[in-house]
Amino acid sequence: MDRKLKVGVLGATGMVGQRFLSLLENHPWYEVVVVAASPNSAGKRYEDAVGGRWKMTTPMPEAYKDLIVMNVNDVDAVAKEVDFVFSAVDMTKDEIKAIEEAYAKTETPVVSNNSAHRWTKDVPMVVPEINPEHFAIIESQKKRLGTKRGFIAVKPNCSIQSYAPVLNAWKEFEPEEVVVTTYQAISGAGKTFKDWPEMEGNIIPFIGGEEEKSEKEPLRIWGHIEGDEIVPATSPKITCQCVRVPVLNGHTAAVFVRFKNKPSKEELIKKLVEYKGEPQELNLPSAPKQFIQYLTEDNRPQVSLDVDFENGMGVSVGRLREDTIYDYKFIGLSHNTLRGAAGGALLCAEYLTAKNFIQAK
Ligand SMILES: N[C@@H](CC=O)C(=O)O
Repeated sequence: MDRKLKVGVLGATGMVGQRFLSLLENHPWYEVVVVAASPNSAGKRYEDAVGGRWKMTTPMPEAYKDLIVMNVNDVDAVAKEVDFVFSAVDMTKDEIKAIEEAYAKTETPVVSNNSAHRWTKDVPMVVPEINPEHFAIIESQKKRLGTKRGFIAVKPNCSIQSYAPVLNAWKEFEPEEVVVTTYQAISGAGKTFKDWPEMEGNIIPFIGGEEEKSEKEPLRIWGHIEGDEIVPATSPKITCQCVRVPVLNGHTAAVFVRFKNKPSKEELIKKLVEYKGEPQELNLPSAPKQFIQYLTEDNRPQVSLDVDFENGMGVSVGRLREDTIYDYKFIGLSHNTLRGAAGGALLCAEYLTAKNFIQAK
């Protein structure tokens, strides 16, 4: 690469936008040149636009404080400045669909954290260690959009990252039935305890739309390209309950699995710790060296000890044991705003850059 690629962050003042900026601060391939947000923030210094709403535990990087926030709706003006954008815009689903497509049509690739396009037939939804081959559908999408280099790619919901990679590592044993309960951190809702005090010492047994995403999105990830669309897999059957718990960062999943070909516990653990994907082979800047770790202690994984494994990009698994009704049960943990949100999107962008889907304009 002759120069760093110029990046815009759409929705830069929100929690995921802040996470993108923190991850991009010293990125070897990318340089943030545009922060864009709603018309209310447009025209202000980034630091002033965020005000007291900086939610990261590390300070706001100096390099961003004086950037003047652009209006995210000024698509052509933003697009002129950047090679590609990350999207974390906070709008209605229809508005997100429209604005992400508008950016793509300016020949600006969009790597999105949003759910709006996750079921658009020719938009790839990718965990780079699982289904990078789905990025090939971008060629069909470009034809539909009439673009040469503009497209949209998305990452899946944060809730699935604590169990979908695990089930993928066990694919050859053919998981048939999966029962999941997720215990989801408040940052998944863009909140801290300061702005959601009711969550202290509390559990809320409902997260809007989350159970459907948790049951269906893994099947799209395990799907295949047929013509100009991604056709979801039909197996395993997944049922899920999603619960909000008083944790700042880290989504935990308690999972039961029945296999078509029941393996031994040793075989399952071996598959987890040996799991490598293309991001590891390509040595992408944000790829964890070890994607999945298996912890043998009975009281692991724990959010406070394990959520930052591999800079929040790895998945921690423990308590794998035989079950009396299903074949096995286990606990998985992943960082919801790193692997599950901005970090997952960043890894998608790095893969797309390494494979020349994203280039300097
Ligand atoms: N919807 C999730 C966030 C994941 O992307 C949550 O509320 O935790």
